[in-house]
Amino acid sequence: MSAEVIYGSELSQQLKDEMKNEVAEIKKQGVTPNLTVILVGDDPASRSYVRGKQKASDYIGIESNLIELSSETSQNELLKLITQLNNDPNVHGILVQLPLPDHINEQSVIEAISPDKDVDGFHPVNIGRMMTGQDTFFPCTPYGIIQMLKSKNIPIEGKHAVVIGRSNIVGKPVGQLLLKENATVTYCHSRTKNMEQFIATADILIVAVGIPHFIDGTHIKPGAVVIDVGVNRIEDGSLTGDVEFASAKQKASYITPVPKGVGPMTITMLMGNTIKSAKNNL
Ligand SMILES: Nc1nc(=O)c2c([nH]1)NC[C@@H]1CN(c3ccc(C(=O)N[C@@H](CCC(=O)O)C(=O)O)cc3)C=[N+]21
Repeated sequence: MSAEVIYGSELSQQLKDEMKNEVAEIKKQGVTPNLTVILVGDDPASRSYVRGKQKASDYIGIESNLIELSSETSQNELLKLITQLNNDPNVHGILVQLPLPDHINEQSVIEAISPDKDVDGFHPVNIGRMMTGQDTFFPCTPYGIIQMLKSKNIPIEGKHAVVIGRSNIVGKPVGQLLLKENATVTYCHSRTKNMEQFIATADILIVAVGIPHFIDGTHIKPGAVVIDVGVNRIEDGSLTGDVEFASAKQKASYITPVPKGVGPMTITMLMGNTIKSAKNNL
């Protein structure tokens, strides 16, 4: 068997074209969706992701502001800026690019952003809303993964979804969204014993550990759907996933590539959340 590849880049393009029309309509009603991104320091990877977000915003017609701060910025200065943006009616989405320098407490920063402008979906209030089945901003990567599955009409209900990784931004929330879609969810992580036994029973396997080629095709259940969330920059400068693509593709029914897989969907869902926030202001 050789899996069908799910290109997040293609689905993203479709969704962005729909969003472009939606934004034009919103503008007619007098509101210009605005996403303000704060970048602290000059990490090249962060800079490249931020550029991707600006490019998507420009395409769709979302106004994007980039606020660049030096790596020496104090936590208090950053919190003050967030308060200003919370109170600015023209700003619909606030994104503080992670990771932050060590002297800044990420959780304090995340909690300072108004839940109504938290287009990343990282604020505990929004996570709580998601977990209790309310409508809210869903975290972009997990939400993008669900959209990718739905775009191929891949059944989720009653399936065994195995999530490898338990980060607050990907692993934990993607499990919640899969549960919402009525999957049976198992979380695996660095302390899991006999991980192979879980991989072997996964109908849907989500790999979000940040280790190049952490999984290969060996234990993957024939016909499984494999979603690779890894964005690992390797020595030669190229991007590679957490899954060894060639061998996994031989076992899976569907598989996502890196690049052009989950990454572009993350940005597209961020655009969707920004539009949603702007609509709340109509
Ligand atoms: N507050 C915050 N929100 C985030 O959503 C956030 C963040 N901080 N910090 C960093 C991570 C990482 N992230 C990616 C988004 C898009 C691609 C993406 O589009 N990747 C392309 C390739 C891009 C390239 O070649 O560099 C792809 O996979 O095809 C990757 C990674 C968002 N993040």
